[in-house]
Amino acid sequence: MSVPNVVVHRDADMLAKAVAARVITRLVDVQSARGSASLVLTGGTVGIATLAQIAASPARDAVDWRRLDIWWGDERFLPSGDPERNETGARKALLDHVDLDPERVHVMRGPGSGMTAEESAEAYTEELRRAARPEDHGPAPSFDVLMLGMGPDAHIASLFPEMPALHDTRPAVAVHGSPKPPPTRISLSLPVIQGANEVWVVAAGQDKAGAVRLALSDAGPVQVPAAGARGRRRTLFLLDRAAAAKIPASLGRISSP
Ligand SMILES: O=C(O)[C@H](O)[C@@H](O)[C@H](O)[C@H](O)COP(=O)(O)O
Repeated sequence: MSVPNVVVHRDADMLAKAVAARVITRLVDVQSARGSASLVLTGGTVGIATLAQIAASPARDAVDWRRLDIWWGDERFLPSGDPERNETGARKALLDHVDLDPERVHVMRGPGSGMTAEESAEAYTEELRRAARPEDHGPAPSFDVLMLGMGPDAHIASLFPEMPALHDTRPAVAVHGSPKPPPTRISLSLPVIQGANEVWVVAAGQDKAGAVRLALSDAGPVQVPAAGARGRRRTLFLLDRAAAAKIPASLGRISSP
């Protein structure tokens, strides 16, 4: 797993703009080399703000949206169209504004599908297995970019400290009793997150500063899930100054445009 690099931007708005530019550039590079690309979305305020900035970018359509696979790191187990679903936020911010291939938008099903949360997680696991290529060496694609928001408790996706899902090795898991509402969710598991080529943790605000410090330490991922947010080839912590305020100077590896 790759050692995290930290990039700090002046505030949450500039962070979202900079991450949007980074997503576009990375997807264009991958598509030019391989023809298609895969992007894992996150919920949360910064995650959705980043999608809105991608939609607003003059460079947006440099991405070949028809040859992009969209996945989610987690989803709230709510009916399709519910405003609290990460999918709803993503569609409003970006997906409804670009020409995606609907077959390549991989949604985590909600209760309206007739599935329980466990069945929805199993269905997503199967979808991940079907998409995995031999070179991925695992039960899920090695996503080109996997974006993660992070909570003040250092949760990532819907993997919360000390909860059973952190010990689950199935590719997608059902989460019950989430401390962040709503209580029932679907989440990628840590092994699938760590199987991504690049993992980008995007966080803003002083309430995240303590979690960022722990996430960049040698803490264990059961107590500090964000400490397990590491990609195969690259790990980025993309922060605003407030979220970076408690990073020890000894850490180095910090660029601050
Ligand atoms: O479903 C969710 O809520 C997200 O996937 C979750 O992991 C989120 O990214 C973090 O809680 C950060 O959220 P904020 O950026 O809003 O603090």
